[in-house]
Amino acid sequence: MSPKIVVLGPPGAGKTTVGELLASKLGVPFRDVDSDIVETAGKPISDIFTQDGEPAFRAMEEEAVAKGLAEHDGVLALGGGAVLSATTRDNLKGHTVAFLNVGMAEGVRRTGMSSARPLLTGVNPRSTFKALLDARMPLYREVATVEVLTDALDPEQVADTILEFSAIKGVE
Ligand SMILES: Nc1ncnc2c1ncn2[C@@H]1O[C@H](COP(=O)(O)OP(=O)(O)OP(=O)(O)O)[C@@H](O)[C@H]1O
Ligand SMILES: O=C(O)C1=C[C@@H](O)[C@@H](O)[C@H](O)C1
Ligand SMILES: [Mg+2]
Repeated sequence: MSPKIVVLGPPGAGKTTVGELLASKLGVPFRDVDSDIVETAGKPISDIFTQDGEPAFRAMEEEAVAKGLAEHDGVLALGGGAVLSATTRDNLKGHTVAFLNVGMAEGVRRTGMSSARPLLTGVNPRSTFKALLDARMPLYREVATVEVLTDALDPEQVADTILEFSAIKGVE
């Protein structure tokens, strides 16, 4: 058992929105690793960051991604920072992985200043987002089998582009 498509990218790239669309187009279930972590921890991600710290969150995330890759056979969305783990990058080898890219201006616009995104709540979300993009871009590209720049596309167009380039078939 293995996901048909793994979706990843920075916050606001549209992983949840496009992931759900892809799943419905393919007729398969959608699973979001961020939601799995919240369920396992029994508290929101922002609380995990403030109460347990980012390293504890990353350890939970690594485990949750491995579990999702092993158990789920639909569309699996990863958290924005999941690729920071070398183990996760290794685990992604052989999978169809869609990197949803988004530029700084559009990414900041989409994410707003929600406290649900603990890494983007600092004094300057624009420079934080830019630093995060710069640091992670090579990691997203290392694992991606298809990359879509989403800035000027609606979620439907992003999903169709991924399907077109990945030659993935729905459930027969
Ligand atoms: N291609 C798009 N065009 C315009 N708006 C979009 C697009 N994709 C997503 N959005 C909007 O951007 C916001 C963030 O989308 P979404 O929650 O799917 O991103 P995400 O990558 O899952 O973020 P996170 O990393 O925080 O989970 C939502 O309001 C969504 O409707
Ligand atoms: O970009 C990140 O590092 C994160 C993105 C979210 O999906 C969550 O996984 C968490 O808020 C961390
Ligand atoms: Mg999401």
